[in-house]
Amino acid sequence: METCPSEPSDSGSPLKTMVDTAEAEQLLRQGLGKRMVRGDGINRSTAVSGDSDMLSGGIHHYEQITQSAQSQRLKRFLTTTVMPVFLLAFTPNLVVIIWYTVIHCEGSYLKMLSVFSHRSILSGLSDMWSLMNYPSPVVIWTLVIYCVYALAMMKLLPGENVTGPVTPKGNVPVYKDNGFIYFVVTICLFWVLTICLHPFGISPSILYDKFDEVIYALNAFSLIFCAFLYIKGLLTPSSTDSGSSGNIIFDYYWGMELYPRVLGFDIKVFTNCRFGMMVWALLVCIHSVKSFELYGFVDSMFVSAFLQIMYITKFFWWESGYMRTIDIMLDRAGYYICWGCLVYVPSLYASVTFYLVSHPIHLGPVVTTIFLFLGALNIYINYAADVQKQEVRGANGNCLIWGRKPEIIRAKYQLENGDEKESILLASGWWGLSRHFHYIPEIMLAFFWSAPALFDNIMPYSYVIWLFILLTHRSYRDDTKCNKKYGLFWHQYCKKVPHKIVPYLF
Ligand SMILES: NC(=O)C1=CN([C@@H]2O[C@H](COP(=O)(O)OP(=O)(O)OC[C@H]3O[C@@H](n4cnc5c(N)ncnc54)[C@H](OP(=O)(O)O)[C@@H]3O)[C@@H](O)[C@H]2O)C=CC1
Ligand SMILES: CC(C)CCC[C@@H](C)[C@H]1CC[C@H]2C3=CC=C4C[C@@H](O)CC[C@]4(C)[C@H]3CC[C@]12C
Repeated sequence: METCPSEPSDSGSPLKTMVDTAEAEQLLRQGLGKRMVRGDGINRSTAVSGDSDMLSGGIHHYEQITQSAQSQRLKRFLTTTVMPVFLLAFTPNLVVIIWYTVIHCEGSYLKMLSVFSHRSILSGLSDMWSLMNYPSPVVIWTLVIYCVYALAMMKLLPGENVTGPVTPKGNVPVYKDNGFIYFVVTICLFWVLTICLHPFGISPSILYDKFDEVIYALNAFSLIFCAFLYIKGLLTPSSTDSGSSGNIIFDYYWGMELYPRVLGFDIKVFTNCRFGMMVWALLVCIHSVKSFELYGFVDSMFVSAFLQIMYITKFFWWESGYMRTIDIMLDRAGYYICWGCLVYVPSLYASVTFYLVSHPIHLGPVVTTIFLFLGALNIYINYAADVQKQEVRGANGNCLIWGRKPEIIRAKYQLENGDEKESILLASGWWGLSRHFHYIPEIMLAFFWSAPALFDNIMPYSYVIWLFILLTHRSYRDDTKCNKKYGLFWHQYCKKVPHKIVPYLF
């Protein structure tokens, strides 16, 4: 699940909040003392009993405050240490579990769980790991060559310079907007190479067969890479949007820098877009090739792959918009985002077509058409909502939303350095239905590319289930973030649009 223990969001590190708790406790003690002294002086002439009432009331109040400070400290400990430790220990195993379920348990989580029936969780997991092969040179070289290619293309491909949103420290990151062209070039190159190498018996489907090695290599690389990012953030941060929380575990998990750059390469553009999203698309193509090699054309694979590629194409088309989302504005470059995009996205996000390779299902033309239509419709709605927000802001509110003048709130907010800024909150169109209406089509579109696997197993719905949890949690996170940022203006928006995701319900 997505976690933001400290909501370091606008203020930066969780340290501030941890210190705040202690400071608040001290201030409250002082404040209480003052009130008691004042109470002494003021009430003496009016009510003698008032003093003792105040004293006992004060002590009671003080106990309550101490208790709440303690529970806050406990909560902070859970979210900044226990949760990260759990995720660091569990998530590398999770991707192995996914692989093991598909390859060794016919895609059944029930069969997979039987591994743990007569032994401890640790020995069950170690059995799964023992089935994984160490990365062979072909896998290592493929990954290295892909990374070098992706980095080179980041520099070489043309693209306008676009700016990200102003960061809490007042920095304005600049990105080269060449994601879409990179996506098109890479997909074309993939198919050209696949066709040209076919006569020599070389197929990209080798990466399906050796996916255990891929996971191994990605896990190992990412863990080291995140350590590198931690040290880099400590010694040579790229911008003032960085800092330590004082808790090394949390810093490793959450990251030190908002947008680190190494040799001029933006790390998040690389991990999230050029690696995570692109490798997801390539894996879908690889799974389709493998399925074709095994059975020829399979309509369920076609529906799932087509919808996923359509969704990823949309992502790259809108990449500069993505650079204005929570992942970029709020989440630092640590294990959560970097391991997530380097390992979790390739393993979980591409898991439906991974499953379909060993479960060829014939849907027939009617079901195929319905799934394709509904999936594409939801991709369109999700995209339309993302773009609507961007357009209103781009046009400074001078545009039409669903044929009408948009309802907007001009929300003022302050940067950490005290500078005042203004932003537009759209309260009509998709953004007038609920505050995150676009999460509904996001979940639905994922459902329609998973449903071709039909309903024999839960496994192909792992991504939909994950998305449901992630987006529900994200709707809270975003509310907290916007509340902190816009204060009363956000309240005004919430009054107009009272529901988080589902209109009239939630
Ligand atoms: N497949 C996946 O794993 C996931 C996919 N997604 C998808 O990514 C896309 C981006 O989602 P997400 O990152 O959650 O961000 P959102 O698109 O929900 O954007 C949130 C930000 O938009 C601004 N905002 C909020 N309300 C309004 C409004 N009414 N008018 C104008 N601006 C507003 C705020 O930023 P500001 O500070 O600029 O005001 C807020 O922080 C979506 O399509 C989502 O479905 C998201 C998460 C996971
Ligand atoms: C530590 C892990 C268990 C959690 C890792 C989570 C991340 C991999 C994901 C968290 C948010 C995800 C994304 C947000 C928005 C996106 C836009 C969408 O159009 C495409 C997908 C994505 C980039 C998506 C990718 C995975 C996350 C970063």
